[in-house]
Amino acid sequence: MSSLLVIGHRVPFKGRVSLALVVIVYAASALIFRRKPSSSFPPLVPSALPWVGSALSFLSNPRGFLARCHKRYGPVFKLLLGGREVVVVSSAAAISSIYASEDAAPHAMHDQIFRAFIGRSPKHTEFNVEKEIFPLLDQVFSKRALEVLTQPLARMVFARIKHHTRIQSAQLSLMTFLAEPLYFTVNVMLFGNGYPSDSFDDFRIIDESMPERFLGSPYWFLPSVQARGRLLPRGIDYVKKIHIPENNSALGSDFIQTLQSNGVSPEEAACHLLTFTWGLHANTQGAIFWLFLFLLSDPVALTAVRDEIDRAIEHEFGDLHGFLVDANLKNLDGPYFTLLTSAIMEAMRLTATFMGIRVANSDFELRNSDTIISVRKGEHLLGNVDALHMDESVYPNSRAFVYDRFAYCEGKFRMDGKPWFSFAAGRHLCKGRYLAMYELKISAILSLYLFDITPVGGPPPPWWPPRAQKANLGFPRIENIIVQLHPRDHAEGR
Ligand code: HEM
Repeated sequence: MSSLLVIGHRVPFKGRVSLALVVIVYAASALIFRRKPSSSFPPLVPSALPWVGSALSFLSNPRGFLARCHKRYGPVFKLLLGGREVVVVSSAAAISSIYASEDAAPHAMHDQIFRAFIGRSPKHTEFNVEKEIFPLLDQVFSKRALEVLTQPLARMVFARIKHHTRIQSAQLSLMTFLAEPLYFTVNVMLFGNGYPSDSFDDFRIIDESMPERFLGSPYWFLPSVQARGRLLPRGIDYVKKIHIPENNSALGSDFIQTLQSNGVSPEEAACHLLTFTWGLHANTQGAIFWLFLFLLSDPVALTAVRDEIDRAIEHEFGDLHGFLVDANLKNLDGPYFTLLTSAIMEAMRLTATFMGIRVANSDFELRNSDTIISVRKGEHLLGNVDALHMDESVYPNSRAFVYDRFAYCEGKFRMDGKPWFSFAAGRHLCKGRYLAMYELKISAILSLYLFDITPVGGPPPPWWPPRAQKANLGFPRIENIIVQLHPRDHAEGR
């Protein structure tokens, strides 16, 4: 552009030739790339710190910071985050096309989680998780395979919580009450009896430190290092004994064999498996925890969802025993649990709004409402799912938990054109979505049917929106909540 500004001055002949050339080249490129935005688009969010850019504001409160930028700069803007410019988009079309695109790959997600969970980089092998392990996940987590695999899950979860029905009243951590039975049973189901499935407390300690580990911020590392020190040798032991026939597992042996046939040592294979278990459990734990926080703060929602569960168990399944036998994927994904499904989707609409940063592996064009953004190879991209889930024109009263907002789905987990990205979309649609929905429903049904659950210490504080935003890696983190459990009349002494 600056070359064209010299046109009004006297220019020597040689200069005039080169100027003409510049004009021709400029005109030609303007024609070829006529949809290319000017360099001021997308606008770059200003920041005082060179290289670091907006990283501190972004990491300390990603939602709040993105919301402020969205308000100020509109639906497309750029952030400088630790030396890289990240293009942030907020329309459903743009976010869908990032998820769908072959050109925008998640940036070595497994390796990053490995580094955070294990505390070092994976050792170099030819092995690529997405290429080798994802096809296995597609098989094991397909709806059809899960129909069979999850048959005993409701009974196993019940076996894990029924001792609470024999005690008049108990106080315990809400997270442990909801998530431990799922952690244990899903591990047994996928990895067999040889897996250290009783490691919930260590898993939680490590998970608590994951955002700081992932983002490289300071944290109190000793408890999580000790927890990992206990978990890792047990994982290695499991891998070494994987060939024992009693270790019959739906995923564990294939997972380990795939790694070992790619030259990965047993120690390293155990690290990959433990990294995978973080993805398997952490988000489901966040989802069930937040579902209950919303229900416990909303008596109308709690009563409506519980009434639906009582009705279904007593009228459709006969009794709890009938439910435990028939709690298959199909029966839970249907009209008996319309309000429960809606409440889960609504809790996730508000809290599961994360997307990993993508890297463009070639030049391509991204459609964002009525603009086209030219993305260049190597550029980073981020979908602002939160902005979309909070769009008042799509979700009126968008900041509130409206438990029956998705009741039109009639129990099925479906979007009907609504922008709902809690399980991602397109080719990166979450591979564990059917399992996660099933786990969430089993846990909610059994907990609400069997127990009255009240937060200890009087009426609950407003948990939503979380006041002190901690850095998070997925669901918003808040302090643990202690609840009082009372077995309901039909549950006592089971
Ligand atoms: C409520 C629980 C869960 C939520 C909210 C959730 C959400 C998501 C989201 C948003 C993504 C896309 C991330 C991105 O590409 O940036 C994703 C991907 C993925 N999820 Fe989940 N997830 C959940 C449970 C699970 C479970 C139980 C598994 C079981 C293994 C799982 C396995 C995966 C895998 C393998 C991917 C990568 C897919 C790909 O890149 O093609 N997720 N999940």
